[in-house]
Amino acid sequence: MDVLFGRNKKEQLEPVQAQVTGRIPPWLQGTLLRNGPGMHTVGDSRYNHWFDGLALLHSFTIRDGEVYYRSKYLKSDTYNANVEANRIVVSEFGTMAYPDPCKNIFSKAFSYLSHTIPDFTDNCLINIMRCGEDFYATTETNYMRRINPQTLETLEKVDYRKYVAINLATAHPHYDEAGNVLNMGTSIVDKGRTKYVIFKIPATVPEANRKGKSPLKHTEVFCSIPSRSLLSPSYYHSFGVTQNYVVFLEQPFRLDILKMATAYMRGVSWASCMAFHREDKTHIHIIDQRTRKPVPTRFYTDAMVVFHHVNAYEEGGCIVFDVITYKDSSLYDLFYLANLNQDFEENSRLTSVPTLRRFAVPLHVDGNAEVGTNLIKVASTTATALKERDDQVYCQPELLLEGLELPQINYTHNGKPYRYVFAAGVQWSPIPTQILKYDTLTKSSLRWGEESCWPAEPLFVPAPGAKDEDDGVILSAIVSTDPQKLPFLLILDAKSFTELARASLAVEMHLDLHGLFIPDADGAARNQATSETEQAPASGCQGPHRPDGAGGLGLP
Ligand SMILES: CC1=C(/C=C/C(C)=C/C=C/C(C)=C/C=O)C(C)(C)CCC1
Ligand SMILES: [Fe+2]
Repeated sequence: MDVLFGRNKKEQLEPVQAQVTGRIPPWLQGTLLRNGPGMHTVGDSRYNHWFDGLALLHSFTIRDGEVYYRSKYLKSDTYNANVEANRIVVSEFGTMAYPDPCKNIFSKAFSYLSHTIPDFTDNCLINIMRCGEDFYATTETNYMRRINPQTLETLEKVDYRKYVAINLATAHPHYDEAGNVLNMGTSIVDKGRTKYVIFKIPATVPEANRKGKSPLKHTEVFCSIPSRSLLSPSYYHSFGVTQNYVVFLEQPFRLDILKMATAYMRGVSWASCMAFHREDKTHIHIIDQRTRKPVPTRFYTDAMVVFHHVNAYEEGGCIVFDVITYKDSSLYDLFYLANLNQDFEENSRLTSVPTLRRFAVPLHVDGNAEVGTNLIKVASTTATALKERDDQVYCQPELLLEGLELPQINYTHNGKPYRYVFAAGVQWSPIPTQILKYDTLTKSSLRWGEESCWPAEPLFVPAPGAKDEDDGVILSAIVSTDPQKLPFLLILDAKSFTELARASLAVEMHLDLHGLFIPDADGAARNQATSETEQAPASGCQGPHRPDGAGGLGLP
């Protein structure tokens, strides 16, 4: 397990060519760009949690049947400050750190008086976001770092707060067909009104306004939802969209703002300021994108924890949405590095199995319907929504499949009816041992797995001119714990789930979290793919979005 979690990974600064076996489809040209934690110790200090690790970007450039790999640490302010001090000096999710070495209670109290909640980290380790022609490494704080998607060089630090009043934001934005970004964040310190904010970042800026301006300057608040509790807003990792609605789950896994305000002084981590309240409900907010207002009916379900929304769509007067659910928040506890050691198998047993569930929410609630009536009339799901007194509707999901995480879909079907879920298969531990394709229609699944192989999130890339939803390939970076087996990029045929090719690399590859595929639409990336170019292009490597999706697909 040391190979997976313990060791700091070495950067691969120069592109290295992989050993390809099998045949990569000739149409598959572009760069798979991914993010995840790669360094968990600095000097003699160590992080407590896997999500604390310093962001290591890596990329697989696929060109004419060959694969080139490189990796680079995100040179965030956090990374630079840690390296300079030769110890951890910036707090992360599971580790509270102090810039000065005197950690006695008086100095902490003094620092506390000077800044209640210290500035959050810019160690953007979770995902990559595309915004117009720019690419950003993202996490869940108010910071992002622009990066050069070809060279993996770190560019400017972006503070969301300059554009929209939020302190936290998800690392799972949605994109519409034009590439506009829709994301959500939480405002915890804006005039005492804790709220969830849905905001839109345009993909492009009108020519007249451009003059080197980032589309971020044109960020627009779409809708704000007041938090049910001013001092303990929900924690959420993603949200869902349909063509006309947004689905937001205000779950009883909450941040305690008072605890956060005293965490620095008490020497405890941000993670310790989050708690699951199993006695509470999960409130389902449906926001109409046309009116920019929440649907007034009060929909709720039992207490649960959701990190990843899979997809959502409208059908027969309902919103159907699929999510990976847990019965509590124990997942985050399993990623403490103290558990991910030799006794990995014992320490990281899932106590709450990640389960794909389908919910259905009625868009029109018949005022005359009797209490207890199931308002769902769609035949395709057994999910129910029971009318209750006082304009409340209790939703009960349909269980689709157990043991999966890191879900992906063919993104052209995002917000629309769809059939296939691609995901990492998890068994006893939260670390995936398989990748799978689940057919929501036949309720059957196909799986890929290999001895001592630990796969990353599978990304779907559609074939040009694809007709079926699963016409394309699956890309997944596989880390191996067998010293005889090199890590590799796996390319599966998405229809049959059989291996088309693998590209093995003699590098130290890390287990990553999320990323995206940047297709070579115009060949711009191809010229730079294998040579170290330090300057970020003013306009990126992404070709224009094509309505058929072929130009801008593979987005997570
Ligand atoms: C630093 C920081 C945070 C970081 C959270 C992170 C880094 C979460 C990562 C989650 C992942 C990787 C989930 C995968 O399913 C919070 C709690 C938002 C709040 C305050 C500061
Ligand atoms: Fe995620």
